[in-house]
Amino acid sequence: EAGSQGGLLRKTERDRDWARSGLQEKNNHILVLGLDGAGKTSVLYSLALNRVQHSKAPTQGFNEVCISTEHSQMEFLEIGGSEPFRSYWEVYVSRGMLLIFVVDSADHSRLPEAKKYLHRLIKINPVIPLVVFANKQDLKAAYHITDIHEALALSDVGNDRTMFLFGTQVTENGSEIPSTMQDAKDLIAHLA
Ligand SMILES: Nc1nc2c(ncn2[C@@H]2O[C@H](COP(=O)(O)OP(=O)(O)OP(=O)(O)O)[C@@H](O)[C@H]2O)c(=O)[nH]1
Ligand SMILES: [Mg+2]
Repeated sequence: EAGSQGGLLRKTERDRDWARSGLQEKNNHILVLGLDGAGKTSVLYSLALNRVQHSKAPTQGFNEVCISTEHSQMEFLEIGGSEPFRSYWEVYVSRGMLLIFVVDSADHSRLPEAKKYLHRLIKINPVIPLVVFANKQDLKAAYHITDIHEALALSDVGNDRTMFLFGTQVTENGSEIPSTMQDAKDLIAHLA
């Protein structure tokens, strides 16, 4: 199966020294953004390992993850979703090659806030392809992806932009990732 040899090659979290790290100059990143607690790190680790892997702590700054598949090597850059880190989103979105935006599908009250940030981001970069993960689909309260599509006003994202929406879930540690997440990974490898 393609990609099953993929692994987590590198992970770095930075806060104060980010400016010196060279991260800033790169323009080949697959950006992983979204509000705190949406599940960005958990999804990213699970995609890297092809096994469910929950994050153990909120991302304090940047989290760079390299995922290799048979055919490609992808560099993902998550930026923490807590308030102090959101100002960096805009800096990085202007030169990212792909934007993965993760939302907590069960966190109804914060969907308007997520929508606001998403639309701000795509306005800054009018061409960046967008992949939305409607995460936490395992929770009873989770909105179905059609409701997430509506709540995030994804029909306004633009006719010329490539846009995909996936329902994702990070459940029992160690279990196999659901097929939609494998599909999403294949698609990302194709787009990147
Ligand atoms: N039930 C459920 N819990 C999830 C899912 N994805 C993540 N979580 C949990 O949600 C919490 C936040 O997950 P993280 O992956 O740390 O979220 P994040 O978006 O990286 O958050 P920041 O780094 O703070 O921006 C953790 O307790 C995860 O275990 C999911 O699909 N379902
Ligand atoms: Mg995180």
